[in-house]
Amino acid sequence: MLVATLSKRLLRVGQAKRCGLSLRSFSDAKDKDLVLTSIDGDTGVATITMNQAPVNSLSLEMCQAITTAIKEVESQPEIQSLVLASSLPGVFCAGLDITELHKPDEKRLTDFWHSFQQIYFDLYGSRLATIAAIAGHAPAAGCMLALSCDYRIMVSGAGSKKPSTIGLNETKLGIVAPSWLGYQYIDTIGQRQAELGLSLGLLHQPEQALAIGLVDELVPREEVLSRAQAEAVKWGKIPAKARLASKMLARKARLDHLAATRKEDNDFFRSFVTNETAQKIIDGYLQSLSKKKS
Ligand SMILES: CCCCC/C=C\C/C=C\C/C=C/C(=O)SCCNC(=O)CCNC(=O)[C@H](O)C(C)(C)COP(=O)(O)OP(=O)(O)OC[C@H]1O[C@@H](n2cnc3c(N)ncnc32)[C@H](O)[C@@H]1OP(=O)(O)O
Repeated sequence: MLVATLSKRLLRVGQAKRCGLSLRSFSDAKDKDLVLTSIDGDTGVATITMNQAPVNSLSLEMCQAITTAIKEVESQPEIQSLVLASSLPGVFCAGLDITELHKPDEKRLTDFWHSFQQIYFDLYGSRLATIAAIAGHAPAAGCMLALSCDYRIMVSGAGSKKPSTIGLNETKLGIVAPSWLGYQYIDTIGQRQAELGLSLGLLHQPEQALAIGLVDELVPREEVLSRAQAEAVKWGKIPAKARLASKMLARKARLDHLAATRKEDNDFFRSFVTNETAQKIIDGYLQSLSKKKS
């Protein structure tokens, strides 16, 4: 049972209510669940675990499931902090589901990008303290999920033959990150490192990610989740209004900008992806991913 392994004392709806935590929708550990949400009854920390094998790529449904889970947790006034984690060994999130971009239906593509933007609003702008438990690869939009949290704990690369990586690798694929994602990067790691990272499409190993401030801590694999949950307890104890106002000092202008330009951003994305050249890139990239396997 996946959920049972997530924390010491996890609550189902009835139990949560008895403890004053009225989470309406609590996901049971069924393989079909794209995300699993749990609340530790001792600490009040919520954990949203991405659970879309093989790589937690962000399909339309996955984006919507993440947003729904965040909203469910946020609707519980007793809960102050949230951990974002993955159930998959070795992958936090592989970024956008590239099959969504391949020969797309325009309506679905529009909904898809809208749902990805929505995660930015819901996670980057969350009233909750948010901690990313990055126990695996986090390229591109996977990195965006981590950047949208308040604190990032990553699995250490020490002693690993194939360390996990994190970063915005879009240029390596011949594409450009949207400006709001680029600014998240600049705001987190500074202009120079972001310029280098974005221009070269760098995916950083954990020690390098720590050195440039892309993540805040490295811990051994088996400690990532428990350390993130402990950090969430700490953040949850900060007076909530003051913590949120401080977060918004840094983030509100960015959020407002995307809110004001959301449709243009979506139009641009759609016209970019449906362009013949982009379709060739996407086709080639999908093939390279499956060739890698064979
Ligand atoms: C490419 C053009 C995009 C155009 C978009 C335009 C504008 C938007 C710009 C920016 C916003 C963000 C963009 C993105 O997020 S693009 C996605 C970037 N992600 C990646 O480049 C990661 C690709 N994946 C990997 O590198 C590896 O899979 C991994 C995450 C390191 C894990 O490696 P592992 O060895 O564990 O797994 P496999 O490689 O064997 O993969 C297993 C299985 O999953 C499929 N897969 C992997 N990643 C994706 C994905 N992002 N989308 C869909 N499917 C994916 C892979 O093909 C395998 O499938 P199979 O059927 O062969 O088992």
